[in-house]
Amino acid sequence: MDAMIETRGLTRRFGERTVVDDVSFDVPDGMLTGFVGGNGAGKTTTMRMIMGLLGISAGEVLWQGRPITAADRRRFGYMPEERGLYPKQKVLDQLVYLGELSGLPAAQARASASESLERFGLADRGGDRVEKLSLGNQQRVQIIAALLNRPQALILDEPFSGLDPAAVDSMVDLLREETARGVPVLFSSHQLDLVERLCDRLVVLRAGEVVAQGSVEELRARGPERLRVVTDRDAGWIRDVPGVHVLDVDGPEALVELADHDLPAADAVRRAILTAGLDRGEVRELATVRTPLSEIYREVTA
Ligand SMILES: Nc1ncnc2c1ncn2[C@@H]1O[C@H](COP(=O)(O)OP(=O)(O)OP(=O)(O)O)[C@@H](O)[C@H]1O
Repeated sequence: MDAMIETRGLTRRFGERTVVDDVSFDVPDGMLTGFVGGNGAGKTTTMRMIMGLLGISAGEVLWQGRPITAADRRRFGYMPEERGLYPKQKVLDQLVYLGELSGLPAAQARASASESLERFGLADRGGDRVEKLSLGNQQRVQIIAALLNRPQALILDEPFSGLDPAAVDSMVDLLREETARGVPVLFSSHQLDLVERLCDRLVVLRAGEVVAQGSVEELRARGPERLRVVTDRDAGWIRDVPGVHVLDVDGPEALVELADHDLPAADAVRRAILTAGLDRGEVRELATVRTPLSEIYREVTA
């Protein structure tokens, strides 16, 4: 796995406060990496340091294994948290201007912007002032701006916030196209269901520190295994099976966690549940349940 963007010991202090503290993670080539953490965890600060918009107190950012340069960053697409569009300027003019800032010749910027507007269903809005667009459409314009120069990496701060489901889907398609052509993408989000559905990897920040990183599956595997048990009568007996932590019993159904997720201990507990259940009647279901990301998140940030 090529790690295209790497942060190594990245640290940012504001006066006495350290808001990003020794943060090291990878954003690999061709992958969507989700960046999650509560309000004030330090996501925006980290992204701004990656983009060179904020000074680094300690640590470094690497691009393809060497310290990143200003020229590298010019070929990155960035969507800032504060959406930096000019309300009074016309949409297409604005995109051409931003395209030129990122190094494109005007004609090419215009062609690329028109094509993207078309794709996002905004072809007829190019002549409108930005302020006339809904917030979701302004956000589409912002992502178009970040993609104009065929960036070699994407750093997106909350690209999904405020988008309706259809716009989320277009954004998802777009990001997948970018990763398919090998671009590393880092995006922050508070929408964990979306992050779970979308990202290949995840970096979890809490109070300025990385508390977990890896695929959702890897994070899930670090926690206890969950089982759903369905019997033909009250499942309260499951409380007495050693090695089982009961989350919920509702009549014949139970949701439990295995205290020990290492094989063969977990296998033994699963067998014990089955045996105890069959001793009392039928066992209609005994299945592993995928722990939702929201709960994994709660555990790692607790
Ligand atoms: N210029 C600044 N001066 C002082 N403190 C700052 C500055 N910028 C950010 N901070 C502080 O750094 C911390 C991290 O903020 P940051 O915006 O990076 O968090 P975040 O994870 O992006 O949060 P959110 O999800 O709310 O956007 C916050 O406590 C914030 O108040």
